Amino acid sequence: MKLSQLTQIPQENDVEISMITADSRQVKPGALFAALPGTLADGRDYIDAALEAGAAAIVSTKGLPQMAVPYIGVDEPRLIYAQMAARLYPGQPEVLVAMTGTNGKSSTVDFLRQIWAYAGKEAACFGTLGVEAPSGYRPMTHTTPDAVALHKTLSDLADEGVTHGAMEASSHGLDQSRLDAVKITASGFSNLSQDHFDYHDGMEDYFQTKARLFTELTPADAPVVINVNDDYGQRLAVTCKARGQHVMRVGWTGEDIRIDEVMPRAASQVLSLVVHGKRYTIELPLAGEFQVLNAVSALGLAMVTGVETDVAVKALGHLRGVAGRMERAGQTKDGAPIFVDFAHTEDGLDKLLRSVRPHTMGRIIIVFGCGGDRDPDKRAKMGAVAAKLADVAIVTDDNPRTEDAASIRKAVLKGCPDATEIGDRAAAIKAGIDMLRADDCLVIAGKGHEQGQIVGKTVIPFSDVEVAKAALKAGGHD
Ligand SMILES: CC(=O)N[C@H]1[C@@H](OP(=O)(O)OP(=O)(O)OC[C@H]2O[C@@H](n3ccc(=O)[nH]c3=O)[C@H](O)[C@@H]2O)O[C@H](CO)[C@@H](O)[C@@H]1O[C@H](C)C(=O)N[C@@H](C)C(=O)N[C@H](CCC(=O)O)C(=O)O
Ligand SMILES: Nc1ncnc2c1ncn2[C@@H]1O[C@H](COP(=O)(O)OP(=O)(O)OP(=O)(O)O)[C@@H](O)[C@H]1O
Ligand SMILES: N[C@H](CCC[C@H](N)C(=O)O)C(=O)O
Ligand SMILES: [Mg+2]
Repeated sequence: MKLSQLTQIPQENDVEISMITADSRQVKPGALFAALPGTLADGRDYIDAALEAGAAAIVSTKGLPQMAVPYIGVDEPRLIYAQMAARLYPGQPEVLVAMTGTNGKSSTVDFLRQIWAYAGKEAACFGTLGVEAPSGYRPMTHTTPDAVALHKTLSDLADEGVTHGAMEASSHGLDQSRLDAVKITASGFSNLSQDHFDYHDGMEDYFQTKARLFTELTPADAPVVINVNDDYGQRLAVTCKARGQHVMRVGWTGEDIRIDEVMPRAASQVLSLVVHGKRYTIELPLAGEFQVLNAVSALGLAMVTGVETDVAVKALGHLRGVAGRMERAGQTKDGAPIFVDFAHTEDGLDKLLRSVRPHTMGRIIIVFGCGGDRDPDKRAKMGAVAAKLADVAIVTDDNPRTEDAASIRKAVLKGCPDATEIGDRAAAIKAGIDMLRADDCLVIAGKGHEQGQIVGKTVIPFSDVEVAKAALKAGGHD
């Protein structure tokens, strides 16, 4: 594609562009290199490297010196980068839903994909867990990938015949304009609580970044589905209404989809829902209150994208759990279950432990830690939640990355001084299993579906589910 076509800016020296990238290390001859100032590095420092690798054009901030190849300086290089990606890969599923919030995005997009599929649509979802499509599964690097990877994914899905797509919109992705050129049919909001304060400047900044999805990226005539049991959700609903949007309110107090009653069974929950005034009773084959909230958000999103209410509610009775979200990894010979979950925030841990309680007659034992190079302020707060809501807490490592693992554990232990400290995650899981008595329950939180422990810059293969299964076997529980 010609540079002028790609940028929609007339060019004196129009050149053919073979690819776009924001990473100088990916540049091939004929590439357009977008030199973006970042959080760790500055892409503008890599312009020479990109030119040496054969870059045919540079897009960046304004005011850089003239170059040997066409240089386009703009106020918002990340925006034009996303727009160029959409021009290079123009296809996308006709119906595209974006889901945001601190917790529940991955679960909700997967549930929505399952409801659409139940209703006979060619459906896919993508985010933290990778891409799940009728053609199969493929991994992805980020919850919301960089604009080029994102539009390539959307275009591939459209080529494969996917008509309904659901994607996660992370706050980093929204802040960095990764999805600014996506055509959104409907958006959803789950909740907002503290996370990523290493990146965002407090709750209000975090909220405004998430709100961009609704106030800037979702068209004013597109429907939005909002969990109104959340204070920020209520604020957002008012803002969207003022924009003239069709707002579907869901949750325990949702005017459109109201959760009236939840009756927990051993591994399922019977829901009584009131949908636009009509009562439905359905058995959700999943445990945990937070799964109910995600299921009703997905129900709302299915309804606003054309699935009949009766069909969408029926689909809830067939939902399969999402990998690493209250996933049952096994049980001891006395029947005490082990759940693996991705709770990695104060609110996530709170919801998780409250979700497990109605299904547990004995003690709840929790094994958890906090990630390195991530919001340090959440560590003691997560510790305090574990101290309050679990009976036994074991603090262990969860992706220390470039930080000292013992210091991270120490910060967590400030919130739960009575907890046991076992740095080695496999040993911590084994210790948790050894403590289990009949009627108890072990919860392993923080890594969910993850397949590695990140120490320094190295990813050591590690799966909570696999480690728990191996420990159960070694302990003679299978
Ligand atoms: C904080 C953050 O989101 N950073 C992402 C962002 O980095 P950045 O733009 O700040 O990049 P940088 O490292 O400062 O470099 C600036 C620019 O120089 C370029 N560069 C750098 C080095 C070089 O040799 N040549 C070169 O061209 C980089 O490609 C980049 O364009 O853009 C990079 C390229 O796309 C991402 O790899 C990087 O993800 C880092 C690794 C990351 O861990 N991100 C996480 C926190 C993230 O985004 N997570 C969210 C979800 C979190 C959740 O699920 O809760 C996500 O959507 O995945
Ligand atoms: N609606 C919810 N409210 C509160 N906590 C939730 C909710 N849904 C999920 N959680 C908790 O958060 C964890 C992560 O859930 P999920 O992966 O669906 O969220 P996410 O928003 O995609 O997270 P990430 O930002 O890491 O991509 C779950 O394992 C669970 O412990
Ligand atoms: N995807 C999120 C959650 C990771 C959860 C936990 N395992 C950690 O490493 O902090 C992040 O990168 O912040
Ligand atoms: Mg996710």
